[in-house]
Amino acid sequence: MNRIYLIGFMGCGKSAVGRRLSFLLKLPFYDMDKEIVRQTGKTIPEIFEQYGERYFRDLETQFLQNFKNDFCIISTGGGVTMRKENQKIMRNTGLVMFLDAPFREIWRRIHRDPNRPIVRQSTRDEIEALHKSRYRDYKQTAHITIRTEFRTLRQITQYAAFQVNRLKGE
Ligand SMILES: Nc1ncnc2c1ncn2[C@@H]1O[C@H](COP(=O)(O)OP(=O)(O)O)[C@@H](O)[C@H]1O
Ligand SMILES: O=C(O)C1=C[C@@H](OP(=O)(O)O)[C@@H](O)[C@H](O)C1
Ligand SMILES: [Mg+2]
Repeated sequence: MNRIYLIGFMGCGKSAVGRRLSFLLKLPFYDMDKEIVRQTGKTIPEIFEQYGERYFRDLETQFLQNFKNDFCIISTGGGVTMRKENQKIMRNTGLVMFLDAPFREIWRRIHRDPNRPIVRQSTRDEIEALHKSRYRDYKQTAHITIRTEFRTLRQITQYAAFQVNRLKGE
């Protein structure tokens, strides 16, 4: 169990929890979206606008295929489980944790954010349908599901760290 992957829908807290968990466990932190922005020199909305979603998905898969570091925390993007290949890489190279948040909370967090192109292009109903359609993949890919409702970022991070330490001790 070398890497810890955080998966889940947009706005569930992957980036925020990942950063905190890396401090707590003293492990390096990688946010896939940020790494893709760094590697391409373009923002996520720019990549979607100029090259399309398919190209962005290819970049995600390439990131997972080429990533060489161990003992680190990786916050993924919400669409990473769309590809079976990505699911397989994550399950085989680390512990996968799904941050499960209720849709109304997710919507409250993401609906005004200009940096998520999929949200900008879609209605609330469409995003809710996307959340539903992706849910099974999150559940199936994850080794552990963390319910985040009514929990602070600090509580979620502590719970995630507890699960990591518990598994390490087994
Ligand atoms: N459990 C939580 N309690 C309060 N705020 C949260 C919680 N989880 C996430 N947030 C906030 O919601 C926003 C979206 O979180 P983020 O980490 O960017 O999500 P993701 O990376 O999964 O899309 C951020 O402002 C974050 O601080
Ligand atoms: O769910 C998705 O398809 C996406 C989620 C985003 O990451 P977050 O889950 O961190 O918002 C980002 O990768 C891109 O905008 C596409
Ligand atoms: Mg994020």
